[in-house]
Amino acid sequence: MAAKINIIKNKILSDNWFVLRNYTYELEKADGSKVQHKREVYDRGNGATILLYNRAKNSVVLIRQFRMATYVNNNQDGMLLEACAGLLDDDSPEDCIRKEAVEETGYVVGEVEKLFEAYMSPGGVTELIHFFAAEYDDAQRSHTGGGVEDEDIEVLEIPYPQALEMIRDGRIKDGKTIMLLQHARLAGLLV
Ligand SMILES: Nc1nc2c(ncn2[C@@H]2O[C@H](COP(=O)(O)OP(=O)(O)O[C@H]3O[C@H](CO)[C@@H](O)[C@H](O)[C@@H]3O)[C@@H](O)[C@H]2O)c(=O)[nH]1
Ligand SMILES: [Mg+2]
Repeated sequence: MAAKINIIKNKILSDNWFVLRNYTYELEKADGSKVQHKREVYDRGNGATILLYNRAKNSVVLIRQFRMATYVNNNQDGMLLEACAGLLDDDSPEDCIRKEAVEETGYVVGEVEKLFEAYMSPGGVTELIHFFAAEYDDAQRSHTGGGVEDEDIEVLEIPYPQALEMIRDGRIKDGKTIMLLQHARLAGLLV
């Protein structure tokens, strides 16, 4: 069913790199009455992420990079351990994640499996992330990765049980990465 909404105002607050808007809208509630909201909405585009896993080694490939938004919110050195991910730009989600995998990790992935899609911060961010998984092996590594332009990405191969431990002890604190690592257990990809 379509939302019963009337957008009254759509004001751009910032459009420097991504776009931050303030929407004023009237919404019809379940009981038929109307309510007016003002909500700030940050549009950073959509993204894709991938779990690179190896069944024989029972391991995953993750990346570590500086994330300013975490640095200003209690992450002391600003470094975050994450699954490979990127913004879609003009690519399809699958094309995007293949490109990001090789740019960020150096692995040229074969078949990729689409897992699910998720809004990651629906209270204020438009972003929908497309989740994938693919097997990697040493022979698929074309270079050491590291990202493009001013990116400075460290690539790590981590035993799966250790990655799960890192969620528990707080060394992994990224939502998409936790979702992918838990999926690997639920789907029996890794043990
Ligand atoms: N100049 C400038 N550059 C920016 C800005 N924000 C991002 N960039 C640059 O834009 C590029 C984005 O790199 P990607 O690999 O495509 O995206 P990502 O930052 O890894 O984002 C992925 O992970 C995010 C965190 O989970 C996701 O939010 C996102 O959808 C995507 O999947 C990086 O080179 C980054 O430095 C900005 O405000 N200014
Ligand atoms: Mg990235």
